[in-house]
Amino acid sequence: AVPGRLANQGQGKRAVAQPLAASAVTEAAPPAPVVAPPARPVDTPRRRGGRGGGGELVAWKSIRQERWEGALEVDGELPLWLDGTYLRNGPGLWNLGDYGFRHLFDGYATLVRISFRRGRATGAHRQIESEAYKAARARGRPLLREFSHCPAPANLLDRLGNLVGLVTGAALTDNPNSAVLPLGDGRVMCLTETTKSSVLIDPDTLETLERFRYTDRLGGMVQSAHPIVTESEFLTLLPDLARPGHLVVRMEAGSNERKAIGRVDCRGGPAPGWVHSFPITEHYVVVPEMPLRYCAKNLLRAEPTPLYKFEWHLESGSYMHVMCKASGKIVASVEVPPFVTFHFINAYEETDEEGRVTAIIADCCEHNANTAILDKLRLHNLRSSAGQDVLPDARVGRLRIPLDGSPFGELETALDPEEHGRGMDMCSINPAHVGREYRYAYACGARRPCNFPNTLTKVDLVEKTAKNWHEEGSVPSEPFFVPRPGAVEEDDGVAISMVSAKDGSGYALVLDGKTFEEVARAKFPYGLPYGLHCCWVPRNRNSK
Ligand SMILES: CC1=C(/C=C/C(C)=C/C=C/C(C)=C/C=C/C=C(C)/C=C/C=O)C(C)(C)CCC1
Ligand SMILES: [Fe+2]
Repeated sequence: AVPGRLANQGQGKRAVAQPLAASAVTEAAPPAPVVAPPARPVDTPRRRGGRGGGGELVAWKSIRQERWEGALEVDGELPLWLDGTYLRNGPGLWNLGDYGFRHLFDGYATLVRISFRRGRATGAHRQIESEAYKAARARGRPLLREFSHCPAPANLLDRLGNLVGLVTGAALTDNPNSAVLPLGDGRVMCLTETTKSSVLIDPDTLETLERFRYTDRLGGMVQSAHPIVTESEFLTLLPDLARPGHLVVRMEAGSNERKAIGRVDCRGGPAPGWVHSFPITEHYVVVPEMPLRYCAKNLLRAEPTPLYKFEWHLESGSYMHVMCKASGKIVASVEVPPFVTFHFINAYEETDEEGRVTAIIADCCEHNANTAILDKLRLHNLRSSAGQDVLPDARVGRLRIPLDGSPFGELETALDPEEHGRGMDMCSINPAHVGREYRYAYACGARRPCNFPNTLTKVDLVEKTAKNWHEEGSVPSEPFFVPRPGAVEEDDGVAISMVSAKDGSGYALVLDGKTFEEVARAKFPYGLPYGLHCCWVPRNRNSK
């Protein structure tokens, strides 16, 4: 990375890369070449966004420039073994001219990169050039259906067009603002829940390369936002809204062709449960079916409903299904107490003394079977309720799915939620433990009063305790665990989180995986909006 490169700044020679004026984005020329490096990457902190203007935190303000890259100032000592690139994806742009999105999840995808090498750090951000984003920039308003946004039909013809667009998928967004993951073959994918949102990006330049085209005929307009990717495969779920169920699919590393492993028929409700993520174990894929279900009717509406494209069907029951990865056979399908989760933490196989698998344990960030969190994540709420204790409670929910044919599973709280302030979401674990027994999870928790998760927490599921990091007024994003190469202990590594601070600044925080103490922070010269999910690309998988 070239130090201090600034792009799409408009005319100013030393324009500040800060998330303030939404109009700066719409006024910006189409993706400009990266301009010559200024002596200093950006202006001084005097110009930082902070709580200026509407008294809002920088976390909930749109990013201003298309892109920036430069050297980062480091406080503390970055471990010399930390050699690679941290990438974060998320909805960083909610405003276009006079238009403002309503919900956190609507925003256009902004990628953030921090590359670590020999104790130094360089950083960058860049907008993902989805068709939805380009069209919205050209027209000054969104044209496609986002998480909550539904473009209003102007007339009957529009209405008909909308209907056709929904049947064909053309009306749905391709804005890939949720996850970023390195595929087994070295390509890096960003995506959200519409199948057409899968896109390949360059982890060095953050350039949008091309849409990821699935070459199979499996179809499906929606997918899980969190495929499970290993060096050899990519596993995901394709919800079937017409015949309620899920197709469990596998794609080999290096291929663009998904192949069906099997199908799970839903047990209850008029539609499949919303599957934002799902867990796997060594031999099984776990398919959740919660009472919060997709709703085709809501998809067609011109106005958002209280639960957006979803509906709450408590009467339909909640279920967990387990499919054998090798055969596609369903080995368990049990009813469980109602639950609401977006992010599974991990799952593993429980065995008896003879080594026989007796049950599947699946842990998730569970919102006490309450969908209220979705409403709290409306931007107006986030911007207006800072300091109020309105964040709904969440916990580590532990589901136990017996494999002995019994019809019921269990759901319990894995540790006292007071340990993490009754906030729990945006989690990561040591990747070597995915699908296997594990002890530690890193996530965002809460220090009350708060309206959004405002701590980083390391949860010990054996001792049933948590260690918490907090800085008043800061909004940290998902702490992503990076193991130290050669490490033996599960928590030997660091957790990296991007923090949007109260004073409008932004930095990558590196916490020791064991002690959860701060090791270093790499400071951006401007504040960044909140972001969702991250990944780590080690140097040897990187081109430079
Ligand atoms: C646009 C359409 C859809 C899109 C769905 C999307 C973009 C879903 C994204 C969901 C995310 C980012 C969920 C994250 C949850 C995080 C939480 C609860 C964090 C809590 C913190 O405490 C469909 C709905 C797929 C339908 C088609 C149209
Ligand atoms: Fe997610």
